[in-house]
Amino acid sequence: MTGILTLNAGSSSMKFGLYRDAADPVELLHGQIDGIGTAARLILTTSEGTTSTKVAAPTQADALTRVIEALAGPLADLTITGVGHRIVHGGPQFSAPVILTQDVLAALSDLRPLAPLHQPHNLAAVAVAQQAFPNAVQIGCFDTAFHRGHPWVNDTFAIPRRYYDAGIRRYGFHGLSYDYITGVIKRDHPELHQGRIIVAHLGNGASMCAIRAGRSVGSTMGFSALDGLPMGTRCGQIDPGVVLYLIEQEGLPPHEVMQMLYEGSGLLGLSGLTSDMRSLLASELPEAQQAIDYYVFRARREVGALAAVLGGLDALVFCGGIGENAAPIRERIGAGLEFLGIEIDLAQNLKNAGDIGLGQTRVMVIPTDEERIIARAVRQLSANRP
Ligand SMILES: Nc1ncnc2c1ncn2[C@@H]1O[C@H](COP(=O)(O)OP(=O)(O)O)[C@@H](O)[C@H]1O
Ligand SMILES: CC(=O)OP(=O)(O)O
Ligand SMILES: [Mg+2]
Repeated sequence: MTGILTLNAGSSSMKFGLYRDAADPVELLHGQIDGIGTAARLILTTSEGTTSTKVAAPTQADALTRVIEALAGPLADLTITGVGHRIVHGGPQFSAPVILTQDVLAALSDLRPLAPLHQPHNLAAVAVAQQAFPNAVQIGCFDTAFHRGHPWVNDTFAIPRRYYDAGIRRYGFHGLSYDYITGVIKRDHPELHQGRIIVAHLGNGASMCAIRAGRSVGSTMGFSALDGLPMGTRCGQIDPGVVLYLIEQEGLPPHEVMQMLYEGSGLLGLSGLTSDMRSLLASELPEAQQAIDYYVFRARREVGALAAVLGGLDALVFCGGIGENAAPIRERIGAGLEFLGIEIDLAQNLKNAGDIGLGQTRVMVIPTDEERIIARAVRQLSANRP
């Protein structure tokens, strides 16, 4: 039997899926290693249930080795013909999945400074997978691709034009997730597919996307995965004057500013406690509550902004670890959005699934599945290979 492996290497997690090769790949198992570098755990879900075990994974490369070890049993009956990778940044050049040749990998390596928490890990996973599966085709799927058709006004910054031509643009991310959610809406809610939808992907990284008739017309994330909503450790929208001030007046070296904005800000920076929404919700400390207040405030503000981009709203969809599991956060975001026809059904909201709205605008929770989009792309590209 032939199979497809998908790898989604994040800043502190490595998600993976194993599929039987078929016109629509059939999932055999999925899992993740989270807490890489701190307290790594392997969570594996098969048809027999879910297991969670502590593993030694100080680095992403170790995590991938642990994944391959964990797959030894299932891989005994399976020949991997394609490995699909989530690559966070595709720059202006890549707007569809590609076979990862040496030239493509070199171009993607140049984009590392644009996504320092992700791109290096994504590319390291490709190198390990090439060694482990030398006969498989390696395919890259880009978080930025879904947004490449953005209208120009949503693609540019108001800085001198030459920078746009040099690739300094508002790319947008989480595109694999938005692609998946758009597909679910088309399949399960066809009446909404032509409509105006905001998808809120609220995970450790977080963004929102304005979608009209199945296409991205705006996103809260921009050039890097820093912009827009506050995240676990990233700042979200910030006045660029703050960055200049820190460098010019406070004398902070740029790499320290970078580390602060990517790894020491967001929920962690505001609370001083943790980047983990579960822990913040469980905490009674005022700093934890204030971090949540800011998170909710910015999320509501971005829904308002994207609704204006769309000229109204037919549905708001929540996904990602927080979007799918944190009922109090959805309730609080919705509570300020009655003017957009949003009313959260408190009882339905606690179920973390399906329709959770009572108002004129649909509100839904849809679990996302970036891995499935990757597996489909691998299947399609492999099928079209000469
Ligand atoms: N039951 C829950 N309640 C609140 N937050 C949750 C829950 N489950 C997961 N989360 C939050 O989801 C976030 C991680 O989201 P996830 O999409 O898995 O991250 P990543 O971007 O790394 O893929 C963390 O902040 C975590 O606390
Ligand atoms: C782009 C991004 O923020 O990804 P993640 O949510 O995996 O951190
Ligand atoms: Mg994510």
